[in-house]
Amino acid sequence: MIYTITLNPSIDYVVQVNQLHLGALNKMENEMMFPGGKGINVSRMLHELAYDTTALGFLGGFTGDYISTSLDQKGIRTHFTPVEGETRINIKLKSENETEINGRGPQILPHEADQLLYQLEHATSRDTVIISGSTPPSLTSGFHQQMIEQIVKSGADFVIDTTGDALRFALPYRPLLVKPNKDELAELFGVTLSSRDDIIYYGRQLLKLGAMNVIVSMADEGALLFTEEGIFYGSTPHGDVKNSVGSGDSMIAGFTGKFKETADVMEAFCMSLAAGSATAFADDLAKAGDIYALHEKIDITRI
Ligand SMILES: Nc1ncnc2c1ncn2[C@@H]1O[C@H](COP(=O)(O)OP(=O)(O)OP(=O)(O)O)[C@@H](O)[C@H]1O
Ligand SMILES: O=P(O)(O)OC[C@@]1(O)O[C@H](CO)[C@@H](O)[C@@H]1O
Repeated sequence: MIYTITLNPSIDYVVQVNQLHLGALNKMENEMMFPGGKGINVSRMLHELAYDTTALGFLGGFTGDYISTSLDQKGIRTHFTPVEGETRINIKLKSENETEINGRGPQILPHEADQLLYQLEHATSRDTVIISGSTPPSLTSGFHQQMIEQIVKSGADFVIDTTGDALRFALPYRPLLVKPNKDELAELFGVTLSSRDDIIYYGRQLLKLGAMNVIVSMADEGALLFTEEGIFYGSTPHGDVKNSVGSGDSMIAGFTGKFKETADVMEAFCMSLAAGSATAFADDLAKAGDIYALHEKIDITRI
């Protein structure tokens, strides 16, 4: 089973405005609502690719009800921890460019946090746990450490897609995959990345610090994979970008699902690129057929 943990889920409210006028009345051309949050997107994509998944995390209020109902309707298994606070709504504003306004997320009470930790005691060595996204303000990076220690104790492997201290502290526990984008990599090391060589240098540091595989995603410029066997560049196909929200999550789902199926890291990288780009070219997360079609167009070269 591949579990995902979304500590801070969201309703993604995607709004399209032809031309945005700040300080004036704007009328929407179009609006859409999706159950969101990084781990939830990963579970949605795993399910689309026919991999077994269960979504875990904190949900509360009418917004939380919307998310759990829509995941149920899609046939996605969930085991959320109910919280008193209200799950956030994140605004994704499409205009001349993409603007995101993400909420902070609800207060998580200590007994609610303990309940999620308790669930992790049921993981086994056959499972993989994917921890994705931001942390609600009331939880510290110490909570990540507690989750990871519990996962490692159970023998399951884990993937982590978060930033800052929570990511830094996770590295010595040997995550199967970390996937910062270029900006997150720069922020993690407090540097400016001005060339491909800079990205390669800092990507390698993540391997040295403990990650088993590292993908540095670079939006339409493709991605770099760092493994103990070498460094590889994967291209991205060209297409009409509709909504890149969830591309990174689709990559993580593509990689983890394929890797658990085949134990082949190159196959997994190829599937991650296809899933990431197919999502960028779709309104919502991509459909399996579109991902398989793009899979044929991905080139991977050793650096
Ligand atoms: N404009 C694009 N054209 C083609 N592929 C894209 C584009 N944007 C993203 N992708 C695909 O999605 C992958 C992840 O994109 P990106 O590097 O933006 O990750 P991210 O910042 O984690 O994504 P997000 O936070 O938007 O989900 C890229 O490696 C690429 O395969
Ligand atoms: O605030 P976080 O957890 O970092 O990001 C949340 C979020 O922007 O990430 C997903 C896309 O990756 C969206 O579904 C969601 O709104």
